[in-house]
Amino acid sequence: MSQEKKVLLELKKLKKYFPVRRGVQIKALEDVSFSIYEGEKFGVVGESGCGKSTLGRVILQLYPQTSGACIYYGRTRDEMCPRYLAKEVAKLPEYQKKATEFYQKSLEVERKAAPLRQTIEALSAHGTSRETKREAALQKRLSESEFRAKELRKDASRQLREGSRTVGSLILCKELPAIQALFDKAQKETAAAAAATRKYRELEKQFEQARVEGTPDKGLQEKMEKAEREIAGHVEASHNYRLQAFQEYRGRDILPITERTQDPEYQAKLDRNYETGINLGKLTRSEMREMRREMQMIFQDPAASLDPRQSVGKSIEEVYVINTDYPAPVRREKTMELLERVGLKREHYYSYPHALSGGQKQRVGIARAIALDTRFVVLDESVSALDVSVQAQILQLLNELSREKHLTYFFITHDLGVVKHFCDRILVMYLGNVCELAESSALFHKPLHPYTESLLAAVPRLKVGQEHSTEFVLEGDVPSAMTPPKGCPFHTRCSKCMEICTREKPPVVEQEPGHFVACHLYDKKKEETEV
Ligand SMILES: Nc1ncnc2c1ncn2[C@@H]1O[C@H](COP(=O)(O)OP(=O)(O)OP(=O)(O)O)[C@@H](O)[C@H]1O
Repeated sequence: MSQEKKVLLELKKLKKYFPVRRGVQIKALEDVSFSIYEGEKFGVVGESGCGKSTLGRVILQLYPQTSGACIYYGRTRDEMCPRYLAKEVAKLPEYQKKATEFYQKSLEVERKAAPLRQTIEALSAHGTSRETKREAALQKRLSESEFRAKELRKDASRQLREGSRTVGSLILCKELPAIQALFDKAQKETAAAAAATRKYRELEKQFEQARVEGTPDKGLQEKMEKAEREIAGHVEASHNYRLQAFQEYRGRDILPITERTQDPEYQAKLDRNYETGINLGKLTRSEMREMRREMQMIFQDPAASLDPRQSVGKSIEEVYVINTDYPAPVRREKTMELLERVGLKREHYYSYPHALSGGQKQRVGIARAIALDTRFVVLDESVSALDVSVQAQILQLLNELSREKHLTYFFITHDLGVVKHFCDRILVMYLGNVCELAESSALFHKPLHPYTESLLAAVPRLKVGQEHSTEFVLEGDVPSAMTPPKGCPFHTRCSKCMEICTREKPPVVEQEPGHFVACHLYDKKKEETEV
């Protein structure tokens, strides 16, 4: 099911370290990689401190990531005009040049090491004790050279990989200036699309004003449609310039930058690196502010996110004040409509937060989050503090809104009972790492990771409509995120711990279609089936 869906967000080796003091860091996220599909309800569970909230905040760029990438596909590069892209296009020759230099250096290191190898061979033929000693010393030098050559090649690959994010395998082409010129043209079209979008927003503002005043203007609607066509035209032109670059230059005049560059498989790999989405971590502050129209957050404690001195209406309207230049009557009417949409009354516009129940406050939080062109919402323990019956109503509202507006939810919770019924897929995290990721039914019926098994075992039987909490409590302490265990992060508490788990961190493997797990139990199985 998931494979056919469109990816909305792709996290690539996302790391987040919080510096505590000199030389000490909290490793809140470690190489977290997975994709979120458009329109899905994606749940995240794990014990307190495993990095759930940090992950939500890093995705929204409320915390800067330490490394890795978070790619958003809600808009494409052809639609947006992020500043980093022009810079990256300008940097392409530098990536190519540096990759060439690193590779040439690695060859030189190898050339210099060649006589060492011959001497070692000659010495090992004699085999006297003095010569064995010399041989060992030379062997050490040879290993050092080999290591250095390998590192230089990795550096060369890294440069090409960076370049490929912008132009795929075209980073290997001799005709880089012509390719850059086409990408610059594409960029100009995207800038024109952005200007047309501003024009569209201005018209939209006038249109909303007329609508609120009860004098809908047909002429304005036509102008808006025209502006929409203009935007689409520029986006298509931008796309076509990039397409032209690939059609004309892909696989043509490939430079022998490294030993792999002529290999079609390597070229295909570079093409796969090409990012059609937006790299959120590279956006400027104002670009990210613009993205917030689409990416929002709802917190656990709605009271804390509402100003007690501000009326409910004003606190929702604030979203329009900050993000739009709608005139006051338009802002007010849109707020009224939103209040109704989230199950409140128009009269609530004048209420103050203290006069609302927990569920009503959370409805205000939801109204704020969907006020703009929202597509992605992080819900951080957003229903955890509510009574079970109120929780069910809020979840129902979220369900309705997700269908109506095609929203994607990133649902963080302690409560397995809630994710089981509400979410399509669930990610289990442990100490900043991905443990397991699967569709909800698969995760509950056939958990693969011993940690997931313990989580499920620690929960009372899950029944629909249950009145008790389904939060889990697990035996033993979670290790410190400042000094996480070597090998598998869960090995210190795992009943199935093997020797390898204390040494090596297990990779995330797709054990069954769509069911991912990071555990050596499955690594081993894979090896066995391969033999
Ligand atoms: N702003 C911060 N500064 C320093 N450390 C932080 C910060 N925010 C989180 N951490 C640390 O990062 C780790 C992950 O915390 P995070 O709040 O993301 O976990 P969580 O799974 O959401 O926990 P909870 O369920 O209790 O909210 C923890 O060790 C936490 O102490």
